[in-house]
Amino acid sequence: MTWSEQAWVAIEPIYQSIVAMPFITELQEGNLPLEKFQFYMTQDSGYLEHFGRALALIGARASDINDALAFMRFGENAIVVENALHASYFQDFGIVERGVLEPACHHYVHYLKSTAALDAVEVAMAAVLPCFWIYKEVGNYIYTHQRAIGNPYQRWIDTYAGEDFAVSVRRAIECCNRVADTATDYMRVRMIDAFVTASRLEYRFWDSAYRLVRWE
Ligand SMILES: Cc1ncc(CO)c(N)n1
Ligand SMILES: Cc1ncsc1CCO
Repeated sequence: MTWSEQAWVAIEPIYQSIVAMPFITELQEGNLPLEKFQFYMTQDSGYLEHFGRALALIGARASDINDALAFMRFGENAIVVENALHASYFQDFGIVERGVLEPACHHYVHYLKSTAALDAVEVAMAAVLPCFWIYKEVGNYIYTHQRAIGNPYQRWIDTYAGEDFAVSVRRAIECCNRVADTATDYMRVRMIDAFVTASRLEYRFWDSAYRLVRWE
C-alpha cells in the first residue's frame, strides 16, 4: 500500500462521519440555515489566511525544489481564495466582517502553523493533506449526491468539486507519497498521526459551525 492509501484507511471512519454530519447533508440539500453558513464562512476566511501562511512555510522548508514551488503556490492559492471569499461570498451571504477565530478554527490553524514551523517537514506535509483531500472528497460527494436545484451554496460545492482543485489535491498527495517513500517507518507513522489529527480537526470545524460554538 502507498503511504496515502494507508493514510486514507486510517481516516475512513472520520470521513464517513463527516459526510453524515448535518452541516454537510444540509449544505447538499441547500437547506443549511444561513446563520450556520455565515459562521462557517467567517471562520473559513480566517482559516484560509493562516493555512496559506503554513503552506508557504512548508514550501520554504521542503527539500525538493519542485515541492517548494508546489507548496508556495498552494499557499498563494489559499490566500487568493480567501480574497475571493471576501470579495464575493461575504457580500452574497451578508457577512460584514470576519471577527475572531473561534475555538475550533483557532485550534486547527495553530496546530497547522506549529507543525509547519517545528515538526519535520514530512509531518507538516501530512498535516495539511486532509485540507486538500477531505475537501475534495466531500465536494465530490455532495456534487454526486445533490438533488436540490438552485442551491444557494452551489458555488461553494463547485469550487471543491472542480478540476482546478483536483489538480492541487493530486499534487499534494503525490508530494506526501514521495517524501514517505524515503522516510523511516517511524517518520511514516508520525505522518499518519498528523493526517489523522488534522482530519479530526476538519470534523470539528464543521461541527462547531453547525453548533455555532464560540468562546465563552
Ligand atoms: C477548514 C478548511 N479545511 C480545508 C479547506 C480547503 O481549502 C478549507 N477551505 N477549510
Ligand atoms: C487546499 C486549498 N484550499 C484552498 S486553496 C488550496 C490550495 C490549492 O491550490
